[in-house]
Amino acid sequence: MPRFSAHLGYLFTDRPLLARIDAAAACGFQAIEGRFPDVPAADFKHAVERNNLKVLGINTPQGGPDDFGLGALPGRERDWRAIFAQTLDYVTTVGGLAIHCLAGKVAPEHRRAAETTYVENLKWAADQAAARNVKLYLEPINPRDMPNYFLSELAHAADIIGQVGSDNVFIQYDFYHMQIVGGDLIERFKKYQPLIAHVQCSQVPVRHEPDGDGEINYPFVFAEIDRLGYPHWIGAEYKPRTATESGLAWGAAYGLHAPGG
Ligand SMILES: O=C(O)[C@@H](O)C(=O)CO
Ligand SMILES: [Mg+2]
Repeated sequence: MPRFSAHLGYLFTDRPLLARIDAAAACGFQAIEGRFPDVPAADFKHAVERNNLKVLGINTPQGGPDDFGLGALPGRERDWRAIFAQTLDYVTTVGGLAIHCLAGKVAPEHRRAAETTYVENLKWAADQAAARNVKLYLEPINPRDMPNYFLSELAHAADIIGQVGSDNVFIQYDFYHMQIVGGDLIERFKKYQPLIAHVQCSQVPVRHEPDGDGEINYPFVFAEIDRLGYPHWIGAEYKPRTATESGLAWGAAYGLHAPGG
């Protein structure tokens, strides 16, 4: 049976972060994930515990306003280590499972250097994280939404993981990005399944609820990955059409509902 986690960077965004945690639990989510939190870790942990939720992945901070992560940025290695250490401390304090290592945006002429930087940064980070029982996730992000983002291809993510050579680095397979960059969602999922430790969902072309209004047949996708033995969570990472609570019909079969429903 598919299990869903609420991505707090996308859902319940009409309220502050700690109230989003309460709202996710009230709607039947049993886990949360998201961007680097803007609240102290102790407060986050308290909100999670009072709601009996699991914490899955948290992103490394984005860096400066023009960055989308620092993981692959040549010359920013010290900054990367600092934000990674900060994220690892936060994740371990709140009992989280993983860190999504944002790669950052890289101009075409710097991609070769960026590859080396990303691999070396991840080698260092994978050791740090493994020592504290935290996994690392890499997520290919489509270049239509995020031009110049270093990691947009699934095969590239798998290749980077091979170069890092750690058994603590995995793919975060977001069906939204995967549909835009290549489609063939289930065959590619099967091919890379041993490396996939988390998936995320939203509709295409508009990134809204994973319901019937779009290119992806989610009831089929959810049933199929379940049939294939995918044992991990599915992150609900979409932009609700209106209030998050009034758009949960897609999740009724999986225990999601409006508060009190
Ligand atoms: O799909 C996405 O954009 C994300 O999963 C993410 O973590 C970047 O914020
Ligand atoms: Mg995603």
